[in-house]
Amino acid sequence: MEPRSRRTRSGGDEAPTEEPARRRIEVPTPSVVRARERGKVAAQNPVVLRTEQLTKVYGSVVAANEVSISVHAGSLTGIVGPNGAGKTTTLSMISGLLRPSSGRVTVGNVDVWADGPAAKQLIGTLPDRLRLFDRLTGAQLLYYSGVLHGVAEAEVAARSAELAEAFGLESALDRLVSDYSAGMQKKIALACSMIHAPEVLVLDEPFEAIDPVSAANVTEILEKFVAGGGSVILSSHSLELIQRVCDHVAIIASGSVIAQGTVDAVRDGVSLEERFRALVGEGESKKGLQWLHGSSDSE
Ligand SMILES: Nc1ncnc2c1ncn2[C@@H]1O[C@H](COP(=O)(O)OP(=O)(O)OP(=O)(O)O)[C@@H](O)[C@H]1O
Repeated sequence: MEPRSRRTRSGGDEAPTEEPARRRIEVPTPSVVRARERGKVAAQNPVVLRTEQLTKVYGSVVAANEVSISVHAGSLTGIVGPNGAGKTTTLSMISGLLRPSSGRVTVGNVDVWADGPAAKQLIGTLPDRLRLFDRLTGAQLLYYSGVLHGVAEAEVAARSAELAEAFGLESALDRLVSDYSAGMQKKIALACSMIHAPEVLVLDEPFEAIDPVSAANVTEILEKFVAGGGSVILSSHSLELIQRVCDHVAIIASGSVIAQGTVDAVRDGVSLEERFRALVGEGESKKGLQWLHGSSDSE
């Protein structure tokens, strides 16, 4: 198509001067801007998920120590902490997979540990260390995830197709899940966690093993979910991702919550990573490993 030329003032006898067509560039709103706006709104919403003094003790190890976290409706809340801090333990107790030593978890008015079946209708879970029924195809896994949550078969079929498209798994649905890559397994598990349209998603490391394009997709799916009134609590080791995508955050160290609130309140004018390092400790520079640092035994 010819580029559009501007008509001359003198009536058009002069040769028109060529000018490149002006295109309107759509600048998408970055996730971080949406997250900050959402944080202000969600903070005013009622709390849908609440843990009260949630504790898990393994012998002499206190894996979670009186963890009290609130997740507001419409919030994407991140949970961060060093290795072994108690993130998986906490998320597993929230989703009804690991019985607490003491404390309470409620979703809406449902006590997760007093009424498991009702809670599981409200919660969608992506557990740590995916243990999928991987001798099923992706389509079968979605089917059973849906019907076992009481979704009608026709609805499961429709939702499966939409989820497969959203996660880019359409061409893989008829293959065994055991043959999926790590990222594909994560995506089918995420899709399964959503098929019964839960109110709250509890996701342990949902972005782990997922490529950058798929991560952007997953972010978009989660943002749409919370925009529709759902709530998400997710763990990640990427503080940059949590700062960019989440509106609220809880920092856990040695089993205890040491900071929580909106991302802006917690980071308090510095990056979340700087705040995290200040709270959790930079870690003293370690001595040792001299043998690894280039000194030759023969010297
Ligand atoms: N089944 C278990 N038996 C004994 N100790 C356990 C068990 N599961 C977890 N722990 C301990 O509880 C603590 C918290 O573990 P958890 O897996 O919750 O940490 P995390 O924050 O998820 O760590 P990571 O970031 O490495 O995944 C750790 O000290 C861990 O060794």
